[in-house]
Amino acid sequence: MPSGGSSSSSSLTPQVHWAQRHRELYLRVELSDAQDPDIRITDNVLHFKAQGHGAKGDNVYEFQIEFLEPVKPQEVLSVFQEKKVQERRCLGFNSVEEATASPGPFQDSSESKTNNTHPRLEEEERINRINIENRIPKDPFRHLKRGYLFMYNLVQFLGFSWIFVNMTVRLFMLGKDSFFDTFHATSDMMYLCQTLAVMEIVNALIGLVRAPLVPILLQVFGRNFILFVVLGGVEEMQSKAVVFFVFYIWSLVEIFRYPFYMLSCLDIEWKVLTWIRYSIWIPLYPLGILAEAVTVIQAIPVFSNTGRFGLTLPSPLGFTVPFSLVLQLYLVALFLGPFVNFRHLYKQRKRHLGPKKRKTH
Ligand SMILES: CCCCCCCCCCCCC[C@@H](O)CC(=O)SCCNC(=O)CCNC(=O)[C@H](O)C(C)(C)COP(=O)(O)OP(=O)(O)OC[C@H]1O[C@@H](n2cnc3c(N)ncnc32)[C@H](O)[C@@H]1OP(=O)(O)O
Repeated sequence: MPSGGSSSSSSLTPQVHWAQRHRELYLRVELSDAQDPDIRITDNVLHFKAQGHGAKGDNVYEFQIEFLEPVKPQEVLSVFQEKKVQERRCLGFNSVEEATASPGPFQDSSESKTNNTHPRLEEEERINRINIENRIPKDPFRHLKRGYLFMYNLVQFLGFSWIFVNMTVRLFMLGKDSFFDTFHATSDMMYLCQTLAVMEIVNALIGLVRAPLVPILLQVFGRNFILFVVLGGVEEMQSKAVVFFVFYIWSLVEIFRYPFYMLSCLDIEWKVLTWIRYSIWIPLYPLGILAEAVTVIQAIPVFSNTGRFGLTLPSPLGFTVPFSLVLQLYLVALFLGPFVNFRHLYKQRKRHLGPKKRKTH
């Protein structure tokens, strides 16, 4: 590890950025138009001297850095580069402590010009990435957080897969008859999954995931209103065929969304899955809204007849607000609310599937 640097009185010290990852050291010297830089390693000290344009104009710039760990000069791998940064050229190189790379002097800038630009660009990106990584303080709980998120996503994936497979098998075995007892066959698992889904609000609230709160609130409360109140509240609603479509669409979306999150917890991206996660909502969201709207429309007369969940206001008002009125208002919200989520999912789709922006210096 470098311990610091010094320079002779006649020369200036350039700005030097330092980064380290495992056995690799990266040094970036803020100097443009450097003429014949003299770079040597003697007695475990790196000597740098060059005429160039630095923070104090055209001058001779010089520094030495002593490595705390032994570095054998002949085993120091040098990648000496020129980099255009905002129309100024900077010098950068890396070294490997105790490396087994073949011996060789530092390449000078003219040599590096003849190199294929791709490895150089890659190397620059790597240095930048490491610089950024080194500046961001590491969260000591990140493994715990990821572990929790992974487990949460796994449980949801298994739950929704169970619902989806159960419904598919029953559809093949019973045909259309399976539509009418979907609720009885799968509601326990759906209750469990949708109760757990409340954790998605908590996750966003405590900053465990970088997701805006409003779409999640609409999603979780919207679904849970249908499941726990509209379907769970009156038995008559539970044997409607529309339940099949609502549950099938919900579970179909989730068997792709949760594995996508599981992989993202492991920093793995599977392009096909990313594409499905950010595309499947395009046909399924409108279909899901339609199925939920049909459910609410069918529920209005049922709740009117039973008077269930009617809210009697205290005197002097003293009248009862029928739940069917709440359902009618919900129907309006059901056509407005999804636009927030469409917009959010469309933006996320563009971010994940759109053309990648390259940083230009
Ligand atoms: C308050 C009362 C309101 C009552 C009013 C009711 C109005 C009703 C209107 C709405 C009704 C909704 C009806 C709904 O039931 C319809 C259907 O579901 S139909 C079926 C189709 N549906 C879908 O396709 C939606 C599926 N659901 C979602 O996509 C999410 O729930 C949604 C909130 C819409 C979006 O999710 P999110 O905001 O999390 O976006 P991302 O997935 O892109 O995630 C953002 C970043 O966070 C990371 N993340 C998120 N969650 C996790 C996790 N569990 N584990 C790990 N990482 C997670 C994710 O990776 C993203 O990171 P990055 O951007 O860095 O990639």
